Amino acid sequence: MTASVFIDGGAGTTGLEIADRLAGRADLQLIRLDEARRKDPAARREALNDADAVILCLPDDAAREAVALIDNPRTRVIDASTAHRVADGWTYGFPELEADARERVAKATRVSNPGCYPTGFLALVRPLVRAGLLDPSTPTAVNATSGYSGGGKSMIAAFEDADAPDATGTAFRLYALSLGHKHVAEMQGHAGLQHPPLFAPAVARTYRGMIVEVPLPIAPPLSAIQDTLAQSYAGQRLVRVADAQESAAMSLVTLERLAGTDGLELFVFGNEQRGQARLVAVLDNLGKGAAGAAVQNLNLMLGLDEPSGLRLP
Ligand SMILES: NC(=O)C1=CN([C@@H]2O[C@H](COP(=O)(O)OP(=O)(O)OC[C@H]3O[C@@H](n4cnc5c(N)ncnc54)[C@H](OP(=O)(O)O)[C@@H]3O)[C@@H](O)[C@H]2O)C=CC1
Ligand SMILES: CC(=O)N[C@@H](CCC(=O)OP(=O)(O)O)C(=O)O
Repeated sequence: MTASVFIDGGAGTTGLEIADRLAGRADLQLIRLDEARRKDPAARREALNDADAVILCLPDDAAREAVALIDNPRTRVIDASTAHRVADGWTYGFPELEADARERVAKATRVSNPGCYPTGFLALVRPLVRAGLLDPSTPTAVNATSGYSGGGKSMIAAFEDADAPDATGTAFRLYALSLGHKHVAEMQGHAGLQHPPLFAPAVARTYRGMIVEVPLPIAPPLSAIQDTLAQSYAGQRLVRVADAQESAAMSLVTLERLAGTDGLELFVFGNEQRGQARLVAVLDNLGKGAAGAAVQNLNLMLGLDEPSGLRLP
């Protein structure tokens, strides 16, 4: 039996990435709206209610509107926006994060896809909080850099089109300087921290790719961090924890390392004598940070082979 899937916002950056991953799958049938109707509320209402599963690749307000347009109990929803990531009644769609997460996603009717930066941060920090290696009261900081596709069509235009209204020639820039970034609540909430992390994101002149770093000026023993992360993700196909030897042999981490894949790699760097660590996550903002995660969640919700259509690293 084939399941029908509608991508609302399918002409956007994330929507197109998802459609690429679903193309050619015999177990799914894609419902499409043509260019003239893709923003028409009546056409969207019909498609949203006809589909077995919908993936929302929309700005937050349009995602909330799409959910309100669904008036049947059957259609299941994956929301790639920030709108429902800490909302009651929604299941957080990060199958590797908690022992029961995969099963909860599989049963859920409303799944929020994690943010790209929170995917890296939570993968590093949540297991340490759960294991008691980081006290929930620990102040945390996150330094992160994204490829410019992270800002969707408008940021892609700003970096690629000299005539775009906010065109830029920069190689690298910091943003979210007033510390009000939309991902902070999600990072704090799903990590189980008492204080909001200080989030310092940046964007670089490369299309896709992401590094998320959590520096720990006073760190638990590196071997305990390493073992906890390795145990947390043992057997996962998309998440890989580099072993201590591999990390010790590395002198660089590049932004493009996992670009074009749906994988997530975690590294524990540091200096045991100083008692300091740099925890680093590498992913593709459009892969495990968005479209890859959405397809993984879709497969789980429909009871299909979990990595089907995914770009394994
Ligand atoms: N880019 C990334 O790396 C990531 C993005 N996300 C999230 O995914 C969502 C989509 O982001 P992204 O793909 O980057 O953004 P884009 O701007 O590239 O795409 C958004 C799409 O939504 C369409 N749209 C806007 N309003 C409506 C509406 N009312 N009805 C139907 N379609 C509408 C836009 O139309 P039009 O083409 O006419 O502008 C556009 O095609 C966002 O919530 C974002 O936060 C999540 C993780 C990572
Ligand atoms: C480079 C860049 O601007 N990135 C975006 C985050 C990507 C995004 O909007 O995605 P989420 O759905 O994960 O929130 C930002 O910081 O707002």
